[in-house]
Amino acid sequence: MMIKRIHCSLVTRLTLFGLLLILVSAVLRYNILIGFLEKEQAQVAADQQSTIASYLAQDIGYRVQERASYLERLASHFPSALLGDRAAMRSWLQDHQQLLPLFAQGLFVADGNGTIVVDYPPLDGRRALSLTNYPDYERVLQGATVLCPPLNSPASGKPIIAMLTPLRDASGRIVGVLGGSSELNAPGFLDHLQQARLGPTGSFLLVSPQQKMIIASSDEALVLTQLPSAGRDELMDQALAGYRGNGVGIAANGVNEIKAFASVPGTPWLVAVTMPLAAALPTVERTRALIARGGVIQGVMVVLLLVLAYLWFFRPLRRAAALADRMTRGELPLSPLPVERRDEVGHLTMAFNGLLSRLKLHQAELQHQAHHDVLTGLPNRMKLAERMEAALTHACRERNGVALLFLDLDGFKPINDTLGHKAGDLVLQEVTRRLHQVARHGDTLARMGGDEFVLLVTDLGEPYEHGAQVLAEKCIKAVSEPLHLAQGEYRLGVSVGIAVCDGSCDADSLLQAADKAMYAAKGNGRGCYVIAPARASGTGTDLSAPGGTAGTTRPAGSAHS
Ligand SMILES: Nc1nc2c(ncn2[C@@H]2O[C@H](COP(=O)(O)OP(=O)(O)OP(=O)(O)O)[C@@H](O)[C@H]2O)c(=O)[nH]1
Repeated sequence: MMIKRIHCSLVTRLTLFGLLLILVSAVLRYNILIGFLEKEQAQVAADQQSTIASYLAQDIGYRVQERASYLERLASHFPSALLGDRAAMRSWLQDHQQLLPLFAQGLFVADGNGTIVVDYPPLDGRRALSLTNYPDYERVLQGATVLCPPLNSPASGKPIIAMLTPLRDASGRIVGVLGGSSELNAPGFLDHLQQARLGPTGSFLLVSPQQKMIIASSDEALVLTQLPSAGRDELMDQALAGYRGNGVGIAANGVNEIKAFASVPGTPWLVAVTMPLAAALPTVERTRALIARGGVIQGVMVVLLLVLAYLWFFRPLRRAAALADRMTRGELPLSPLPVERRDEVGHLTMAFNGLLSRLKLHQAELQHQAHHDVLTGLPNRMKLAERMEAALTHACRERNGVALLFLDLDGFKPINDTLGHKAGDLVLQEVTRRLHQVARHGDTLARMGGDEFVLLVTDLGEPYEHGAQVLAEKCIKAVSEPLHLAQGEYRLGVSVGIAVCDGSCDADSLLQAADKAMYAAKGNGRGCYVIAPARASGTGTDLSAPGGTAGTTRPAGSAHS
């Protein structure tokens, strides 16, 4: 019962409705706001990454260019006379290396055949190496300064990069090669790239598009490794094909990343700055949590507010319902419900009260119809029974008498049959009016059905028969007065049976006695009254006992029309 009540309750429905509203609005807000924030923040992060990539590329370009220029300047100052003298060349290299150690692994000189003949600082395995294996060696012989592809040093085994520039004699003929090599992570070269961090998960890559190789990276493990094969990292593929800028794409490891690319000036390289999308959007994550938290708080608030609103707004309704329940159970009499406020609930209560008053009116009408005759409006047999009980009780208490006059019209049927039922009805109403005039205040005139009436007379003094006789005579006289109907003048009579009692008889016996006496009056020639022979003196006295053919019989004026 309780569960059903909660299930059907307005507050349950309102609460569920409120929660649904919050849920829908939270989902909408979540999608719209998060979508917007993701887009905006990703763009901001991508732009920032582009700036960083561009700065790094410029910086790396500058460092490479600085070394290339230095190497070219050295080459231009190299005394060609030293070429045959290895000790002098080493001394020359030492002086310049110590003066400006831009190449961390030192400087070296190769002869016209491309074989390294001297280096400083001396490195095991470097001398006697042939440069002719380098892909761009031919370009050096044509006069270009070349940035060699990075490789693991055959001498030290560390990732290095070398630069080569031609050495010329006084006539400008290329007679050798001056080179410098540096470890990639040497201080002042690309060490800053390897040490830099972009958040806990971001990374920097220096990429050689030709070799599809990572030259340097903030993740040391990636240095000199190959890029993922084509098709596994769409953005990187685009960058290798020449795209510079930024974007969001799925990396080879399946993570959605923001990537920004910038070309390193003076080199074929490019710098890539990458960061997982989720890590780049901390505000979005916080906003997600905020919306979820806000939704929960809103939900709790709405439930509380709805419960409070229910308690406050519907309190009069609950009171009214409780009162109506008690009225229905019969614990309270039917009465208007209190109207506490002029709101919708008040309106509903007023409407209920209006309905209630109409119901009571209708009930009263039904009650009246159940106890009264429709044609004459007189009390019917049922109502007479009630009045008789009351009259007998009253007579008992007041020690006075009650008389019952049973009246049956004489000659009504011919009028009814000849003039019609409608005229008969008018006659019955006229007879009612006349008998009413005869009856005293407090007496009850009832219609028993057909042309039978009963007059219940109370508060009779001794001898009771006397008062009843007087009334019977008045009734006979009143009924016998001419009836002026549309069809002409007619006359009726009435036969009256009288039964009296001191209040100790029962109502049925009194009625039966009067009825019997009325038949006696009919037998006596109609238009007269007969008093029932026995007079009640105790409960259950049979007033219609044998021997009562006729008590007192008196013709009362003309009885026939
Ligand atoms: N118009 C009309 N007639 C009714 C009504 N109720 C009964 N009657 C008629 O009243 C008549 C009563 O018949 P009786 O009592 O024999 O009439 P009567 O001519 O007075 O005869 P006695 O009583 O023997 O003197 C019948 O014809 C019924 O049809 C009514 O409500 N309206």
